Amino acid sequence: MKVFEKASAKINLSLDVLRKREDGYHEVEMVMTMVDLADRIEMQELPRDTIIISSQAGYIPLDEKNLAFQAARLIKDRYDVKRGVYIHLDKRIPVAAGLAGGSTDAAATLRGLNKLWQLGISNDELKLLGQELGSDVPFCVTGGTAIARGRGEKLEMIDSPPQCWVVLAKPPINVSTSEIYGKVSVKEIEKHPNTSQVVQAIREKNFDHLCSHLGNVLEDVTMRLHPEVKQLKEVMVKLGADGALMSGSGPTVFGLVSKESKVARIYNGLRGFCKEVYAVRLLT
Ligand SMILES: C[C@@](CO)(OP(=O)(O)O)[C@H](O)COP(=O)(O)OP(=O)(O)OC[C@H]1O[C@@H](n2ccc(N)nc2=O)[C@H](O)[C@@H]1O
Ligand SMILES: Nc1ncnc2c1ncn2[C@@H]1O[C@H](COP(=O)(O)OP(=O)(O)O)[C@@H](O)[C@H]1O
Repeated sequence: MKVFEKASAKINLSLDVLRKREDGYHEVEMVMTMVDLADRIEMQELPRDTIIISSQAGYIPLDEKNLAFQAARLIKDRYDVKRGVYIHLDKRIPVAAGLAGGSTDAAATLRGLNKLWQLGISNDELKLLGQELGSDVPFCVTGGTAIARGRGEKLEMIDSPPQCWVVLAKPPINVSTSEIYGKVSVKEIEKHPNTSQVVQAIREKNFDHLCSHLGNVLEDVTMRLHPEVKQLKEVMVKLGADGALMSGSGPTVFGLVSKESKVARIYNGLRGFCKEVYAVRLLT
Protein backbone atom coordinates (compact mmCIF):
# COMPACT_ATOMS: atom_id res chain seq x y z
CA MET A 1 0.00 0.00 0.00
CA LYS A 2 1.10 3.57 -0.74
CA VAL A 3 0.13 6.94 0.76
CA PHE A 4 0.83 10.40 -0.69
CA GLU A 5 0.96 13.64 1.31
CA LYS A 6 1.51 17.23 0.25
CA ALA A 7 3.82 19.06 2.66
CA SER A 8 3.32 22.82 2.30
CA ALA A 9 5.67 25.63 3.25
CA LYS A 10 4.74 28.22 5.87
CA ILE A 11 5.39 31.93 6.10
CA ASN A 12 5.31 34.10 9.22
CA LEU A 13 3.12 37.18 8.70
CA SER A 14 4.35 38.38 12.06
CA LEU A 15 6.95 37.09 14.47
CA ASP A 16 7.54 38.53 17.92
CA VAL A 17 9.95 37.27 20.58
CA LEU A 18 8.66 38.01 24.08
CA ARG A 19 11.38 36.55 26.31
CA LYS A 20 14.09 33.95 26.62
CA ARG A 21 13.00 30.91 28.62
CA GLU A 22 14.84 28.82 31.17
CA ASP A 23 14.92 25.87 28.75
CA GLY A 24 16.86 27.91 26.16
CA TYR A 25 13.90 28.39 23.83
CA HIS A 26 12.24 31.76 23.25
CA GLU A 27 8.62 32.57 24.02
CA VAL A 28 7.16 33.74 20.72
CA GLU A 29 3.95 35.19 19.31
CA MET A 30 3.63 34.57 15.59
CA VAL A 31 0.97 34.64 12.91
CA MET A 32 1.60 31.78 10.51
CA THR A 33 -0.04 30.68 7.30
CA MET A 34 0.64 28.20 4.50
CA VAL A 35 1.60 28.93 0.90
CA ASP A 36 1.05 26.79 -2.16
CA LEU A 37 4.66 25.67 -2.43
CA ALA A 38 4.98 22.08 -1.29
CA ASP A 39 7.12 18.97 -1.10
CA ARG A 40 5.44 15.74 -2.23
CA ILE A 41 5.89 12.75 0.05
CA GLU A 42 5.26 9.15 -0.92
CA MET A 43 5.16 6.48 1.79
CA GLN A 44 5.20 2.80 0.92
CA GLU A 45 4.96 -0.23 3.20
CA LEU A 46 8.19 -2.32 3.34
CA PRO A 47 8.34 -6.01 4.16
CA ARG A 48 11.26 -5.41 6.57
CA ASP A 49 11.08 -3.47 9.87
CA THR A 50 13.16 -0.53 8.64
CA ILE A 51 12.90 3.13 7.59
CA ILE A 52 14.42 4.14 4.25
CA ILE A 53 14.44 7.72 2.97
CA SER A 54 15.20 8.84 -0.56
CA SER A 55 14.98 12.19 -2.30
CA GLN A 56 15.82 13.76 -5.62
CA ALA A 57 17.45 16.61 -3.64
CA GLY A 58 21.13 15.94 -3.16
CA TYR A 59 21.54 18.47 -0.38
CA ILE A 60 19.48 17.08 2.51
CA PRO A 61 20.44 14.29 4.92
CA LEU A 62 18.77 10.95 4.20
CA ASP A 63 19.67 9.31 7.53
CA GLU A 64 18.34 9.86 11.06
CA LYS A 65 19.10 13.57 10.71
CA ASN A 66 16.19 13.86 8.28
CA LEU A 67 13.08 15.11 10.07
CA ALA A 68 10.86 12.72 8.09
CA PHE A 69 13.02 9.82 9.33
CA GLN A 70 12.71 11.13 12.90
CA ALA A 71 8.92 11.40 12.52
CA ALA A 72 8.69 7.80 11.25
CA ARG A 73 10.89 6.49 14.07
CA LEU A 74 8.89 8.42 16.68
CA ILE A 75 5.54 7.05 15.52
CA LYS A 76 6.94 3.49 15.22
CA ASP A 77 8.40 3.59 18.74
CA ARG A 78 5.41 5.25 20.39
CA TYR A 79 2.82 2.94 18.80
CA ASP A 80 5.06 -0.14 18.78
CA VAL A 81 4.71 -0.59 15.01
CA LYS A 82 6.79 -3.53 13.77
CA ARG A 83 6.50 -2.59 10.10
CA GLY A 84 8.81 -0.79 7.73
CA VAL A 85 8.38 2.17 5.41
CA TYR A 86 10.05 3.60 2.34
CA ILE A 87 9.65 7.39 2.23
CA HIS A 88 10.42 9.38 -0.91
CA LEU A 89 10.71 13.17 -0.54
CA ASP A 90 10.18 15.16 -3.71
CA LYS A 91 11.71 18.39 -2.37
CA ARG A 92 10.43 21.63 -3.87
CA ILE A 93 10.64 23.90 -0.81
CA PRO A 94 14.08 25.51 -0.54
CA VAL A 95 16.11 24.12 2.36
CA ALA A 96 17.11 26.12 5.46
CA ALA A 97 15.05 28.98 4.12
CA GLY A 98 12.73 29.97 6.99
CA LEU A 99 9.86 28.15 5.28
CA ALA A 100 9.74 25.10 7.61
CA GLY A 101 10.73 22.64 4.88
CA GLY A 102 11.94 19.95 7.28
CA SER A 103 9.14 20.55 9.81
CA THR A 104 6.44 20.23 7.16
CA ASP A 105 7.97 16.98 5.86
CA ALA A 106 7.93 15.65 9.44
CA ALA A 107 4.29 16.68 9.87
CA ALA A 108 3.27 15.10 6.55
CA THR A 109 5.09 11.90 7.52
CA LEU A 110 3.13 11.76 10.80
CA ARG A 111 -0.16 12.27 8.93
CA GLY A 112 0.76 9.77 6.21
CA LEU A 113 1.96 6.98 8.51
CA ASN A 114 -1.17 7.38 10.63
CA LYS A 115 -3.09 6.47 7.45
CA LEU A 116 -0.65 3.86 6.08
CA TRP A 117 -0.56 1.92 9.36
CA GLN A 118 -4.20 2.67 10.26
CA LEU A 119 -3.25 3.84 13.74
CA GLY A 120 -6.28 6.07 14.36
CA ILE A 121 -4.20 8.78 16.05
CA SER A 122 -6.17 11.99 16.67
CA ASN A 123 -5.05 15.31 15.26
CA ASP A 124 -4.29 16.60 18.78
CA GLU A 125 -2.09 13.59 19.47
CA LEU A 126 -0.27 14.08 16.14
CA LYS A 127 0.44 17.68 17.18
CA LEU A 128 1.85 16.48 20.51
CA LEU A 129 4.10 14.01 18.68
CA GLY A 130 5.10 16.84 16.32
CA GLN A 131 6.12 19.01 19.24
CA GLU A 132 8.82 16.47 20.10
CA LEU A 133 10.32 16.95 16.62
CA GLY A 134 10.38 20.75 16.44
CA SER A 135 8.58 23.93 17.46
CA ASP A 136 7.01 24.48 14.01
CA VAL A 137 5.85 20.88 13.48
CA PRO A 138 2.47 21.14 15.32
CA PHE A 139 1.46 24.05 13.06
CA CYS A 140 2.56 22.08 10.00
CA VAL A 141 0.39 19.14 11.17
CA THR A 142 -2.76 21.28 11.05
CA GLY A 143 -1.93 23.89 8.41
CA GLY A 144 -4.37 26.76 7.95
CA THR A 145 -3.67 30.09 9.63
CA ALA A 146 -2.86 30.37 13.33
CA ILE A 147 -1.44 32.48 16.09
CA ALA A 148 1.42 30.41 17.51
CA ARG A 149 2.59 31.00 21.07
CA GLY A 150 4.81 29.23 23.60
CA ARG A 151 7.83 28.10 21.59
CA GLY A 152 5.52 27.90 18.56
CA GLU A 153 3.48 24.83 19.55
CA LYS A 154 0.48 26.53 21.21
CA LEU A 155 -1.91 27.21 18.37
CA GLU A 156 -4.99 29.37 18.09
CA MET A 157 -6.60 28.88 14.69
CA ILE A 158 -7.84 32.05 12.97
CA ASP A 159 -9.46 33.00 9.64
CA SER A 160 -7.53 32.80 6.37
CA PRO A 161 -5.88 36.03 5.20
CA PRO A 162 -7.32 37.78 2.14
CA GLN A 163 -6.19 35.80 -0.93
CA CYS A 164 -3.18 37.25 -2.76
CA TRP A 165 0.00 36.32 -4.60
CA VAL A 166 3.10 35.54 -2.59
CA VAL A 167 6.46 36.02 -4.27
CA LEU A 168 9.27 34.29 -2.38
CA ALA A 169 12.97 34.90 -2.94
CA LYS A 170 15.72 32.95 -1.21
CA PRO A 171 19.22 34.37 -1.45
CA PRO A 172 22.02 31.77 -1.69
CA ILE A 173 23.10 31.96 1.97
CA ASN A 174 22.67 29.58 4.86
CA VAL A 175 21.01 30.71 8.05
CA SER A 176 20.90 28.63 11.23
CA THR A 177 17.69 29.11 13.23
CA SER A 178 19.43 28.47 16.56
CA GLU A 179 22.20 30.95 15.72
CA ILE A 180 19.63 33.66 14.92
CA TYR A 181 17.61 33.04 18.13
CA GLY A 182 20.93 32.93 20.01
CA LYS A 183 21.72 36.47 18.88
CA VAL A 184 18.34 37.96 19.89
CA SER A 185 18.50 40.37 22.78
CA VAL A 186 14.90 40.90 23.84
CA LYS A 187 15.69 44.17 25.66
CA GLU A 188 17.21 45.63 22.51
CA ILE A 189 14.26 44.91 20.23
CA GLU A 190 13.30 48.35 18.89
CA LYS A 191 9.92 47.60 17.39
CA HIS A 192 7.65 44.69 18.23
CA PRO A 193 5.05 43.76 15.62
CA ASN A 194 1.46 44.43 16.60
CA THR A 195 0.01 40.92 16.51
CA SER A 196 -3.54 42.00 17.25
CA GLN A 197 -3.50 44.44 14.30
CA VAL A 198 -2.31 41.63 12.03
CA VAL A 199 -5.10 39.39 13.32
CA GLN A 200 -7.67 42.16 12.90
CA ALA A 201 -6.55 42.83 9.33
CA ILE A 202 -6.94 39.12 8.58
CA ARG A 203 -10.37 38.96 10.23
CA GLU A 204 -11.54 42.00 8.26
CA LYS A 205 -9.88 40.71 5.05
CA ASN A 206 -8.19 44.10 4.84
CA PHE A 207 -5.19 43.47 2.57
CA ASP A 208 -3.63 46.95 2.86
CA HIS A 209 -3.88 46.90 6.66
CA LEU A 210 -2.26 43.46 6.69
CA CYS A 211 0.61 44.63 4.47
CA SER A 212 1.29 47.65 6.67
CA HIS A 213 1.47 45.55 9.86
CA LEU A 214 3.79 42.74 8.71
CA GLY A 215 6.68 42.48 11.19
CA ASN A 216 9.41 40.07 12.27
CA VAL A 217 11.86 40.84 15.09
CA LEU A 218 14.34 38.28 13.73
CA GLU A 219 14.79 40.41 10.59
CA ASP A 220 17.23 42.80 12.28
CA VAL A 221 19.39 39.94 13.54
CA THR A 222 19.55 38.10 10.20
CA MET A 223 19.96 41.31 8.21
CA ARG A 224 22.86 42.41 10.40
CA LEU A 225 24.62 39.12 9.61
CA HIS A 226 23.55 39.09 5.95
CA PRO A 227 22.96 42.59 4.52
CA GLU A 228 21.85 41.01 1.21
CA VAL A 229 18.58 40.02 2.92
CA LYS A 230 17.86 43.70 3.60
CA GLN A 231 18.70 44.58 0.01
CA LEU A 232 16.40 41.83 -1.22
CA LYS A 233 13.52 43.20 0.84
CA GLU A 234 14.16 46.69 -0.54
CA VAL A 235 14.19 45.33 -4.09
CA MET A 236 10.93 43.45 -3.41
CA VAL A 237 9.26 46.72 -2.34
CA LYS A 238 10.79 48.74 -5.19
CA LEU A 239 9.52 46.23 -7.72
CA GLY A 240 6.01 46.81 -6.43
CA ALA A 241 5.17 44.25 -3.72
CA ASP A 242 2.39 45.65 -1.51
CA GLY A 243 4.10 44.33 1.62
CA ALA A 244 7.36 42.48 2.22
CA LEU A 245 8.90 40.57 5.12
CA MET A 246 11.56 38.00 5.93
CA SER A 247 9.98 34.65 6.85
CA GLY A 248 11.02 32.99 10.13
CA SER A 249 14.75 33.19 10.77
CA GLY A 250 15.30 33.78 7.05
CA PRO A 251 16.87 34.21 4.66
CA THR A 252 13.76 33.97 2.41
CA VAL A 253 11.94 37.26 1.86
CA PHE A 254 8.33 37.15 0.73
CA GLY A 255 6.24 39.83 -0.90
CA LEU A 256 2.44 40.00 -0.82
CA VAL A 257 0.92 41.18 -4.08
CA SER A 258 -2.78 41.75 -4.71
CA LYS A 259 -2.71 42.41 -8.48
CA GLU A 260 -1.82 39.48 -10.71
CA SER A 261 -0.61 41.93 -13.38
CA LYS A 262 2.30 42.96 -11.10
CA VAL A 263 3.53 39.46 -10.31
CA ALA A 264 5.57 38.76 -13.48
CA ARG A 265 7.48 42.04 -13.17
CA ILE A 266 8.36 41.37 -9.52
CA TYR A 267 9.28 37.73 -10.23
CA ASN A 268 11.50 38.63 -13.19
CA GLY A 269 13.11 41.54 -11.35
CA LEU A 270 14.01 39.30 -8.41
CA ARG A 271 15.46 36.64 -10.72
CA GLY A 272 18.19 39.19 -11.46
CA PHE A 273 19.23 38.93 -7.80
CA CYS A 274 18.76 35.26 -6.94
CA LYS A 275 17.97 31.96 -8.63
CA GLU A 276 15.41 30.70 -6.13
CA VAL A 277 12.28 32.76 -6.75
CA TYR A 278 8.71 31.45 -6.58
CA ALA A 279 5.34 33.05 -7.27
CA VAL A 280 2.54 31.16 -5.53
CA ARG A 281 -0.86 31.70 -3.92
CA LEU A 282 -1.70 31.56 -0.24
CA LEU A 283 -3.15 28.19 0.75
CA THR A 284 -6.51 29.44 1.95
C1 LIG B 1 11.99 30.81 13.39
C2 LIG B 1 10.85 29.89 13.08
C3 LIG B 1 9.55 30.73 12.96
O1 LIG B 1 8.46 29.98 12.48
O2 LIG B 1 10.94 29.20 11.85
P1 LIG B 1 12.15 28.81 10.82
O3 LIG B 1 12.97 30.01 10.51
O4 LIG B 1 12.96 27.73 11.46
O5 LIG B 1 11.44 28.29 9.59
C4 LIG B 1 10.62 28.88 14.26
O6 LIG B 1 10.42 29.56 15.46
C5 LIG B 1 11.69 27.84 14.40
O7 LIG B 1 11.08 26.62 14.62
P2 LIG B 1 11.87 25.22 14.37
O8 LIG B 1 12.72 25.33 13.16
O9 LIG B 1 10.85 24.13 14.43
O10 LIG B 1 12.80 25.22 15.63
P3 LIG B 1 13.31 24.03 16.58
O11 LIG B 1 13.85 22.92 15.72
O12 LIG B 1 12.30 23.71 17.61
O13 LIG B 1 14.49 24.77 17.32
C6 LIG B 1 15.74 25.07 16.70
C7 LIG B 1 16.48 26.00 17.63
O14 LIG B 1 15.92 27.32 17.54
C8 LIG B 1 15.83 27.94 18.81
N1 LIG B 1 14.44 28.27 19.12
C9 LIG B 1 13.42 27.71 18.41
C10 LIG B 1 12.11 28.05 18.68
C11 LIG B 1 11.87 28.98 19.72
N2 LIG B 1 10.62 29.36 20.03
N3 LIG B 1 12.89 29.51 20.42
C12 LIG B 1 14.18 29.18 20.13
O15 LIG B 1 15.10 29.69 20.77
C13 LIG B 1 16.46 26.97 19.79
O16 LIG B 1 17.80 27.31 19.92
C14 LIG B 1 16.36 25.63 19.10
O17 LIG B 1 17.40 24.77 19.47
N1 LIG C 1 13.12 16.65 5.25
C1 LIG C 1 13.97 17.69 5.30
N2 LIG C 1 13.90 18.68 4.42
C2 LIG C 1 14.72 19.74 4.48
N3 LIG C 1 15.71 19.87 5.39
C3 LIG C 1 15.85 18.91 6.30
C4 LIG C 1 14.98 17.78 6.31
N4 LIG C 1 15.34 17.01 7.35
C5 LIG C 1 16.36 17.62 7.96
N5 LIG C 1 16.70 18.75 7.34
C6 LIG C 1 17.76 19.69 7.78
O1 LIG C 1 17.10 20.71 8.51
C7 LIG C 1 17.81 21.96 8.40
C8 LIG C 1 16.81 23.11 8.30
O2 LIG C 1 16.10 22.97 7.09
P1 LIG C 1 14.60 23.50 6.90
O3 LIG C 1 13.67 22.75 7.77
O4 LIG C 1 14.34 23.49 5.44
O5 LIG C 1 14.79 24.99 7.39
P2 LIG C 1 13.88 26.07 8.09
O6 LIG C 1 13.57 25.55 9.47
O7 LIG C 1 14.69 27.31 8.09
O8 LIG C 1 12.68 26.22 7.25
C9 LIG C 1 18.73 21.82 7.20
O9 LIG C 1 20.04 21.95 7.66
C10 LIG C 1 18.47 20.43 6.64
O10 LIG C 1 19.66 19.75 6.31
